[in-house]
Amino acid sequence: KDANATKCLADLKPDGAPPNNTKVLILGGGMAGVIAARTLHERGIDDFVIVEAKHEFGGRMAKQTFGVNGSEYVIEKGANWIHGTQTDDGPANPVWLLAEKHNLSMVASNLSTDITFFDYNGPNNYSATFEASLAAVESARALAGQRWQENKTDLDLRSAYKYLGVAPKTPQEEACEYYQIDYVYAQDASQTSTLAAALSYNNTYNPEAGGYSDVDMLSVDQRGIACIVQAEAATFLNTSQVLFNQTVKTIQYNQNGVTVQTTDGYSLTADHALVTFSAGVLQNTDVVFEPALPDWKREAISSIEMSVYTKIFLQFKEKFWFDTGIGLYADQQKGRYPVWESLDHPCLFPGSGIIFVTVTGDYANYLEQLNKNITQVQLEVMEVLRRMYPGAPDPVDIWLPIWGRAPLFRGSYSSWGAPFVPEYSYNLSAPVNGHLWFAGEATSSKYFGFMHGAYLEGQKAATNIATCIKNPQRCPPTTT
Ligand SMILES: Cc1cc2nc3c(=O)[nH]c(=O)nc-3n(C[C@H](O)[C@H](O)[C@H](O)COP(=O)(O)OP(=O)(O)OC[C@H]3O[C@@H](n4cnc5c(N)ncnc54)[C@H](O)[C@@H]3O)c2cc1C
Repeated sequence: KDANATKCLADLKPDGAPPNNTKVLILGGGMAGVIAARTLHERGIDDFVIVEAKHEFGGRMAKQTFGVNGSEYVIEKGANWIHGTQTDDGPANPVWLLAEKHNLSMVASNLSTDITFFDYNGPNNYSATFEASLAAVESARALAGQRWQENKTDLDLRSAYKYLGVAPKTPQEEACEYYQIDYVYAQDASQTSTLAAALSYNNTYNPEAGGYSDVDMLSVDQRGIACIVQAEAATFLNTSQVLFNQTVKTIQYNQNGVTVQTTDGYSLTADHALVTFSAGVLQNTDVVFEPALPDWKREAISSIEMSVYTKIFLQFKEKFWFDTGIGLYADQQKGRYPVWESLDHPCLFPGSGIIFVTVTGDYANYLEQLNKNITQVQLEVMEVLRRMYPGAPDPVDIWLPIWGRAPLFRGSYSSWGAPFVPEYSYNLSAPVNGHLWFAGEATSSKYFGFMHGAYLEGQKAATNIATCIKNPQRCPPTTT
């Protein structure tokens, strides 16, 4: 393996003024942006610049050092699992291949069976209810597939469950449904498209339907999972191709090209720009397009959901909890600190005393409002943990990230609601005016929400841009 590729390139600093008048500006240096750059390079186009607001590559692949002095660990505040590897000679998840290439430390985790069950009275083994909830999702997916073939409208998962007679009624059933739906799509069943649940299952997890595999690999690499894009960037980029710490505020486009203004006053021109900002950023006013994007594009951007998924990390002097990877907690209020994951596990960070709990959707939004008041968050979280373990001590450290209100993300990842028709997905990725291109996890109709969705979309957009640069007759129309 390339020796250069085993180190992380976290601090690629620009040397001098940014080059101007490039062929391509790649806006955003997450998975989609870096893979787009590599794809251009592979096609012989090196006249590009990546413009990134942060000081390093990775975007929503982002690490955090957590823990008290002397017991610190690198944890992942964003993406942590590589969902799907490879089955026999079938297609391989490209992110898994990238992780292998850069020697990422990963552990296979079993998210479906390695669970201890709790409710508000303490331990309570409702694994049979859990099995039933797995069957309910299967039925809903089958229903979606059947309705799709019959040209019927999509249903949200709540309606599908009611229709199938499997809607949850008890707190335990609700916790199981949460684990199958909210914990994956970061939104409630009533907000989630049944068709999308079927699509992501068929294309991502089910090898028989062309997916990768049902194996989930958890990164435990102390360089952070973003290392795989940083190390990949180090294999082909030079410093003049990167502009870190520059936040794009305006994107002007016309039939000749694109001009991008940053908050530091840089004005960069190019023949093409590839926008890889999250759907949440595009839904807000942080970046202004001049002229405004056409109606079909704005409708698609506005129609996708940008959900919030928040992990709250706690460190204790020592572990006192379950030995499985996951503890599922059923509260009387659905979504209240339901999924607990132990990092103090023989395969992960033994002796770390770290556990984290995930909240999503409205609950995550509520917590973001509380963030300034970490004492209140701790009180709430510990109230639940003490229902699971009466007498549990206070943590020595607690931390949670902000995603929904973070100006560079405006949410954790995208998801489809029932009104989101697949044509919107096509419109999300479609270029505007022949010079403005779009890629990122949200533009993927198969793998939206995932790192591999971002990877494949970055690759696809850059392939199309390279084709256009080399064969202008194959460029998209210069109309909006
Ligand atoms: C909490 C959480 C958990 C997740 N868990 C998983 C998981 O386990 N597995 C999985 O596969 N996926 C997971 N994901 C999703 C995964 O992280 C994303 O799908 C993927 O990383 C998106 O890559 P991207 O390139 O499309 O976007 P981004 O990573 O958002 O990249 C866009 C880049 O643009 C930059 N940017 C934004 N605005 C501007 C601006 N105005 N000017 C300049 N730069 C700007 C950002 O800083 C960012 O670097 C998770 C995400 C989160 C937040």
